[in-house]
Amino acid sequence: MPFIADVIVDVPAMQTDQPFSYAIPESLTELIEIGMRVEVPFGNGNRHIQGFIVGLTELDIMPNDLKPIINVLDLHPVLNEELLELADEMKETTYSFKITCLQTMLPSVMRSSYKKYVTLLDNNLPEKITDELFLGLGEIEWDIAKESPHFSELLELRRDGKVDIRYEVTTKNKVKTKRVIKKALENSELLLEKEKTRKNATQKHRLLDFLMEIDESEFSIKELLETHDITRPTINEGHKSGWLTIEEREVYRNPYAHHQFKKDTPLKLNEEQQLALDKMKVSMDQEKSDVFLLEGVTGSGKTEVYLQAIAHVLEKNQTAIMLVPEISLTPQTVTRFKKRFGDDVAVLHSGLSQGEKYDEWRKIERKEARVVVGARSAIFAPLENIGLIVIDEEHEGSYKQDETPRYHAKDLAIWRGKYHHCPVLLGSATPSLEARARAQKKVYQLLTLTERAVSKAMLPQIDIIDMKEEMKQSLTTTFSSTLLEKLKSGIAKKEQSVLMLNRRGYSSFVMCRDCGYVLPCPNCDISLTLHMDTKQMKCHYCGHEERIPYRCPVCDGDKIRYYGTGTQKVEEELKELLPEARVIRMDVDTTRRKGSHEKLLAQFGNQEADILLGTQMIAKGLDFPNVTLVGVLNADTALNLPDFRSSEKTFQLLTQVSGRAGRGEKAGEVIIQTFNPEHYAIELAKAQDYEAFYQQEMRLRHQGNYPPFYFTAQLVVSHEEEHLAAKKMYEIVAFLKKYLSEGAILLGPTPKSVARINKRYYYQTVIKYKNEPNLSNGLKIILEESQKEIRNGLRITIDMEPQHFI
Ligand SMILES: Nc1ncnc2c1ncn2[C@@H]1O[C@H](COP(=O)(O)OP(=O)(O)OP(=O)(O)O)[C@@H](O)[C@H]1O
Ligand SMILES: [Zn+2]
Ligand SMILES: [Zn+2]
Repeated sequence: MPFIADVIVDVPAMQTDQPFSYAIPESLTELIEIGMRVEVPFGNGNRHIQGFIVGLTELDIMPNDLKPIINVLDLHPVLNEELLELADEMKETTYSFKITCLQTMLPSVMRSSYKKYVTLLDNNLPEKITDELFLGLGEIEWDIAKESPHFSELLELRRDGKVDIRYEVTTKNKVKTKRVIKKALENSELLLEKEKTRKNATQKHRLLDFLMEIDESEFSIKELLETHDITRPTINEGHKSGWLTIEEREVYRNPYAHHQFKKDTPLKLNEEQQLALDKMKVSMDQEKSDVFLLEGVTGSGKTEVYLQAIAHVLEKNQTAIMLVPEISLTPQTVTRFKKRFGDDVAVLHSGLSQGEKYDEWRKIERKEARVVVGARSAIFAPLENIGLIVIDEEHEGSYKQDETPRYHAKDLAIWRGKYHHCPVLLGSATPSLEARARAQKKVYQLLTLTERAVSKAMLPQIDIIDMKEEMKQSLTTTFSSTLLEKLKSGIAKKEQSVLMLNRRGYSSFVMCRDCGYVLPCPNCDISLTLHMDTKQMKCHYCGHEERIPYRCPVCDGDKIRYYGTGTQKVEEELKELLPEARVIRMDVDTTRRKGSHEKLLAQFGNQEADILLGTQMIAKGLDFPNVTLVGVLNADTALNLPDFRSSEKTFQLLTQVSGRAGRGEKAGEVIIQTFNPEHYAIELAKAQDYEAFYQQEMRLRHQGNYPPFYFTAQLVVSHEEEHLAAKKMYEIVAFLKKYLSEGAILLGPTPKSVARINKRYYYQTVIKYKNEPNLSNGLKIILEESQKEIRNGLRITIDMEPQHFI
């Protein structure tokens, strides 16, 4: 009986955001399963696109108006039933298209790409077309046609139906293979062959000897060529003569191949750690989908608790996901998991090449790895029988994707936890207010670690330096005299220091000292940032680049100067002030090359430097026992940003980075330089009192009607014409005011803080609400209504619980 398939096609638009039915040709009936990708015709003409099968129905007779599926792109489903359901959940909660959600769940190499061709439909076309352009062929590549001088004629011919465009779906997921040989004859037979072979054919003799030496196992050709002085033609001849077989074998690109991981054993937990683990075990064993919040001071051994909780689910033959923020997915972190669980660990992060990522993904899919360690998107790991999901540094904003689909990995983790009846463990030294408040209300279970795990390690002593005072006495505004002193004595004692330059809300720009002119981006309302390494001015929003000016474009003066401090500049200053210091600089510029991040950290770990100077990327996850001093050069650049989370973010960052000091036997010290020494976020970071910060911040959030007391949603409209963007936003607000309850608070419309980006104007509105059962419907109406204006260049985005307000 015939089958039809429901397919979600790769056309992210509202009209196509539903399954389309396709006939399954008989030749494919046996192959097709739900969750596979297929190639299907779409629209008129020869357009072929990729789609996902989300349903199969058996019919008595095949309706004859259905187009057939052209091709199957997978041998096995790439999305299982659970992940298909999760895509529905994501679509509903993030207001995005189903196809976008489905594609987000797969490694990027598996996303579709298309090749476009132009096909001749009419053979009686002028010769210059058939010969010069088509070279006598029936079809040419679109990219070639586009470059041709006859391109505009081609477009006319298309309008007349004389040529057509054909799309072909290609997938980039390449399986890497190696060729292996195996001997095909017994040793006695090989010996006979050897006797038959001419004496001076040394290569052949060598090959036969080799074959007689090896057993029945496979041997990689590459290795044979490299290590045995046997040439490729010889191997091919041996193959022809029937001495050996050659086969293709799949290999994984293993980014950790050159690492040796010495297996380590679980540490004996201290009382608090044990208590936390025991509570989790109850929930794991009873298959409860509880959410735990592990609030543990820096260095308290949260990671050891994660490791032992994961070990527990592995014992029960289950699997686990461990999420870590991208920037703390350092080799140090990965190593801790590899050491404990060996090859059972797959790692997914952006530092891997696309091919490596794909291979790690396939390892998971084939159940060859039961523990997945990765950044945000690892929440989509195709694991089955999940027993635990851990989210380390739960408060990190990077768990929320800031492009569509704007999902939060924590929400999806909790969804998957419910699906698998397993707990979710959120860990942090500085939980987000949302999570901590839920623990307060007993929605989450709170587990606490109040002391550092290493026996003698105490939380470090923190001192605040008022830079306003410092400026009055000192020449440099980068280093206070106290900080310099401490750096010096650290070097003398052969101890190490970490220096952080806070880049949030901060940039280096050029300004004319005569007229105050700041070089702006021509496309955006923002100043260009100076990049010393490439000697370019760059826009961080649209990517526009230009040369550093030497004269002011306005007053023609030559007093153009750089403002702000980049890590490079700090490094130079440091070298002048402390010539004896060996400094490692870690920022986007020095870590761009693959593996360089790892190398720099290894050097620091090997005591090859006294000072590690870096941006936020050094604040997290590092565990170097010889670090006794941490300096924060500018604690407060983020404090004045118009974002209600700026205090929270500052407190978290200061706590995290302070936590790098004194993790070993030696006591640690922290120096925080700030222009706002009396700000509560700074004072409480000094006191290392998260609970007090939580109470204080909760009061302010309550007064301001902010999360966690209110939910938030942000709507952003953009258009090349400023008045059209503004007009649309005002219409939306007027609609929402009528549609939502009295309790909902609407902020705006306002232009975004960078009102123009890449020649488009942005207007936003923030909705704050407590209980709005109608909101979801209202937002859908807005999206549907806006459809009509998309053709005129309007864009609209909805961001539920946005992480940034600027
Ligand atoms: N039970 C234990 N006994 C001895 N040492 C321990 C124990 N648990 C953890 N440690 C050690 O304490 C140090 C800090 O632990 P860990 O890195 O797990 O803390 P953390 O809470 O994850 O830290 P952070 O949040 O600051 O990154 C590590 O060197 C770890 O090996
Ligand atoms: Zn000027
Ligand atoms: Zn720009």
